[in-house]
Amino acid sequence: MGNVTVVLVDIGNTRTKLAFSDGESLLSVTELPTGEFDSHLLSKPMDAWVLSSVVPAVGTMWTELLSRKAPGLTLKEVDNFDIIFDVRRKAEVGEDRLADIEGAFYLGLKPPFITIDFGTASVINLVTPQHEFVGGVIGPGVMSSYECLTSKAALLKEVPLDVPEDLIGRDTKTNLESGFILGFAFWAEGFYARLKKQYPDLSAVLTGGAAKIIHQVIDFPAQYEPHLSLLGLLRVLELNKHLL
Ligand SMILES: Nc1ncnc2c1ncn2[C@@H]1O[C@H](COP(=O)(O)OP(=O)(O)O)[C@@H](O)[C@H]1O
Ligand SMILES: CC(C)(COP(=O)(O)O)[C@@H](O)C(=O)NCCC(=O)O
Ligand SMILES: [K+]
Repeated sequence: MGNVTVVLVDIGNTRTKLAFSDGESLLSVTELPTGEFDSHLLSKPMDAWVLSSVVPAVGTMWTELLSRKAPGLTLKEVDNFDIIFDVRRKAEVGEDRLADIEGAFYLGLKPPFITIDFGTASVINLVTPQHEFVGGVIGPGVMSSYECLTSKAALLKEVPLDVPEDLIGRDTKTNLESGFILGFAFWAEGFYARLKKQYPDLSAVLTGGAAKIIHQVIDFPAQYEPHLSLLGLLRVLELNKHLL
């Protein structure tokens, strides 16, 4: 596009990711807790925006604010994707999942591939060699389940988790690191291994808040891209410019 300012917003259940872009790449990225808003964020002039949200009330608030500034697209209303939908109920699919998939196309991944997002939930999307999005996996989020456990177990305190040095923990902290960091890596490895039998050329990309740690211990070839969903919104813009 060149010489334009595009604002990209991905509203997840925990964090809202916001980027300024020239329509081709990300120029700056900020994050804030979902539900919070800082009017300074949208004080700069913009030419267009693209928004995905899995928190309807917050999505509506941002859409109203952004609409006052420039024309834009929400993932709900766009019609061009790199995928053919082969899911039972397209309207049910979280917009952030579509953003992740389009992010993989932005990066140049060739189907078959999976995207793995360790956000509030742990989510896998599968795109087949025929470019069909057939669905995926929604499971417990790394930190969501960790917070749940530490709130239910009297002796477990919520300590920060690091990459464990060993498979088997030797104290409470390292036991928890095995369970949550390695455990979720094994979760991803299990799905990857089974899908790879069906799709020998399968590739994978990891994203989401907890992927920053988990990607370090994953034992299959997977790219790590912290801004996958925002890159996906750029790809969505590219495919749907005619709607602006
Ligand atoms: N800097 C961080 N350190 C540790 N955990 C983080 C950090 N940032 C995010 N997380 C964890 O990652 C999750 C949020 O990741 P994110 O991918 O933004 O989720 P969502 O898209 O669902 O809002 C939360 O569970 C949070 O605890
Ligand atoms: C699965 C999700 C909760 C993931 O949300 P996130 O962890 O990114 O906040 C979200 O994509 C969602 O609410 N999806 C709707 C159900 C579906 O995708 O089938
Ligand atoms: K997300």
